[in-house]
Amino acid sequence: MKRVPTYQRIGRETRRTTQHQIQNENESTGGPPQKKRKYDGELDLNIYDKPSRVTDVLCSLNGQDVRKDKSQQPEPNEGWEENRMSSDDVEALLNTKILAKNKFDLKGKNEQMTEYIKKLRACIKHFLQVESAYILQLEQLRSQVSDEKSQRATLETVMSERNKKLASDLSEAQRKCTELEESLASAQVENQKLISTHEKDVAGLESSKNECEKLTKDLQKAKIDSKAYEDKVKNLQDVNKRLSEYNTSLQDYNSKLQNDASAAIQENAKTQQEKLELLEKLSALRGNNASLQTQLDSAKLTAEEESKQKNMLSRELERIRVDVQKIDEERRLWQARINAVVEENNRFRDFTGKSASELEIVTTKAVALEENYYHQIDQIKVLQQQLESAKIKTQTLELSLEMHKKSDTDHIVKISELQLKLAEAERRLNEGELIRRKLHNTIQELKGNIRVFCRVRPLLGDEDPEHVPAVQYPQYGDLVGRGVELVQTEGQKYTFSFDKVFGPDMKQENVFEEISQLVQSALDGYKVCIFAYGQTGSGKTYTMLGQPDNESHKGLIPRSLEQIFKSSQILQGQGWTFKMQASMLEIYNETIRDLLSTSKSEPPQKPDSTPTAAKQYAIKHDTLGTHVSDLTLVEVTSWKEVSTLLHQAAQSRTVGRTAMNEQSSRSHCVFTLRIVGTNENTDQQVNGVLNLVDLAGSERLSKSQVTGDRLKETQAINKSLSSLGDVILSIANKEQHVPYRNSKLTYLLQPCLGGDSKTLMFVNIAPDSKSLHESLCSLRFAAKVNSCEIGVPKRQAARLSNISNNS
Ligand SMILES: Nc1ncnc2c1ncn2[C@@H]1O[C@H](COP(=O)(O)OP(=O)(O)OP(=O)(O)O)[C@@H](O)[C@H]1O
Repeated sequence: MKRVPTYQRIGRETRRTTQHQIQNENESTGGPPQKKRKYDGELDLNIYDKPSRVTDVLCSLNGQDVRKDKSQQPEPNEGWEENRMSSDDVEALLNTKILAKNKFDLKGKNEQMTEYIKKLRACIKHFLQVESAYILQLEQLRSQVSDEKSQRATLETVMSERNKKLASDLSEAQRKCTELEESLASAQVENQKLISTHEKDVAGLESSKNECEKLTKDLQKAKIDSKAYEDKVKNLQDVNKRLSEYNTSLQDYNSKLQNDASAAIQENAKTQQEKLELLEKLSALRGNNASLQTQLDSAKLTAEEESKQKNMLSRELERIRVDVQKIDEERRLWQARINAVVEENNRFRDFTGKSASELEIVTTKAVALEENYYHQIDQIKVLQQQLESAKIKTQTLELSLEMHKKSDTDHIVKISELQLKLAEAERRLNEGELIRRKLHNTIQELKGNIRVFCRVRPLLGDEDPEHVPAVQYPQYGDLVGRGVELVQTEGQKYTFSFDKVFGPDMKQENVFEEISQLVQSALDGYKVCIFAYGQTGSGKTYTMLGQPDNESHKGLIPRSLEQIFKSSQILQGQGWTFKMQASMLEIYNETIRDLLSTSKSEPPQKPDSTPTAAKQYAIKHDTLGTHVSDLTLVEVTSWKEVSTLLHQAAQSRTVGRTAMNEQSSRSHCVFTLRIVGTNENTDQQVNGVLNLVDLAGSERLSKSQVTGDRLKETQAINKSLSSLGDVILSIANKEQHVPYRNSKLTYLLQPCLGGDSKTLMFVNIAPDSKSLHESLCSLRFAAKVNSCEIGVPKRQAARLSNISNNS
């Protein structure tokens, strides 16, 4: 079946319906169709209100000339809206009668019919245009409807949200309302009470009036008293004036003291200079002394030699003397014999009884004896001469020995004099150093600065000695012992000065000597904080902890605790008793871990573990110090107990290996000792705290070559250290807001960084030029820390009686 286009169908149906209607109407009314009747299929729009082209056509059909000028009429496809047809027009067109002059005027009829058909076609075309316009409108309306629907949906969601909000507001308002009702009820009760009080007050007022009269009299008296008081006030004002004058004089005195302090510093510098000179003199004297000593030694040797010779000569002399005595005796014997022979000879001569030959023999014998005698006399003479010369030699030797002995004693006297002078100079120097240190400490305490010590570690075994000369130390002037210089390969030099600089040869015990006074003040009731900062592998853990069981390598923590326990025992003799509690925690990846916890629910953290997996510790600050909730506090009474705790903590601490350090601390470690000291004799109580902090090492990611978990760890370390930097910068710049809460580390250390504690920072440096960049960053940071002014250190001390009364 052939489909008919919609508009054609509509046209036909319209026509059919219209004809059918007309028919019906004709049938029902029996007359011609009503001109105003509305066409069934048409939309009730006002498009029919204006005269249309069809109207014109119809008018012309009916012989009316509506539009004389045909050119004014619109084209068939244009302006149809302006030429809308009303239903009356259509009906008129449909009811048009073909009028013929007569029955046989077919031509005329035909012409009229042709005209009529043309008009009908124009009419149909017009309606087709209307229809397409309607379809267009319908499409527009549909899109409008869908737009409206989407708008409505959004509106509905907005409305539902508003409804929800309104509902919550309503419930809030209802809650407030109930609260208000409750407060109203309580206010009413209060009101009742007030009314009853008011009644009582009225009664009281009566009595007050009476009282008032009495008081008026008292007032008179009081006025008189007041006058007396005014006089007193005047007196007090005078006293006050005098006190303020006294205060100004005290201020003057203070500034004088400050001047004295600076003079003392200058004096100290002079003393240092003197010390240098004395040391130079001393070394010269020592050289002199050494040459004198060698001279003395050689003189002693010569003297010894000479005394040996003297002894030998004395022995020789003795022997010669014995020989001479022997010879003398022999000589006397021979003399006696000769005398006897001569007597016999004389007797013989007298008696001539002997023969001539016998006489001859006796005479030769006598001659030989005589020769022998003379020979021996000659020998004795030679020996006596020898003895004489030996005696002279001995005397000269004794003389020279005496001289040497004299010069020796002179030298000994000179040396002992010099040694005395040296000891005196050293004593003065030590005294000067002590005064300098005391003054420096006082100035620092008055300034409220964070003190900074710099420590440069020695070159390690695996480090290239060619990279050494990155760090140098000033040899002359003010900065000796306080300055450090970083030298770049291009020769550029960066000089920094701190409160103290320790070179690589400085031993652990020498470093501790410098901080022992600071540690001691924790026992006096001060908050003390010592922390170590520096790049990874620069010696922070070595400085803070070292090897606790090795006498020469143990660090500041073991040494401080040993001193605290020793001093507390000494103070017991003065009536003090101390209670000490130790705690130790680490901050790893922004999570606090209790290092002394014995529970198994404290496993070492991994960088990717969520903080909820670990126990949550909250940090709180109050007047008594910093508290970390649920942290294990262990009461300790001896160094041995603390040593056990340190071992336990070392087992739990998070360490790892990086490219820069074999045993790198991957967390910030905080050891805290709380000290409560009481002295019943002096009615005193002190509360001291000692915080010893080993920070995790800063490192450049590119240099440390870490990945994965270690990378996250390093990022967390660097982030918290940069928060520390921000805090230091804000304090140094005296900014209103200091971002302590940006990291756990800075929030925990808040009282030490911006409070009233005595704070000391160690900046640790590696000596090789490969670490120069890191060392420069660390030293710059340390210089900033050194310039930070925190509060003046405050001693936490109170009267015991007040505390027990309050409790
Ligand atoms: N003054 C020193 N004398 C001798 N050895 C030292 C000294 N300082 C550091 N060392 C050695 O250097 C190495 C690195 O030191 P340490 O572990 O203390 O560095 P660190 O700054 O704590 O590193 P990290 O931040 O990675 O934990 C260790 O082997 C340590 O014994």
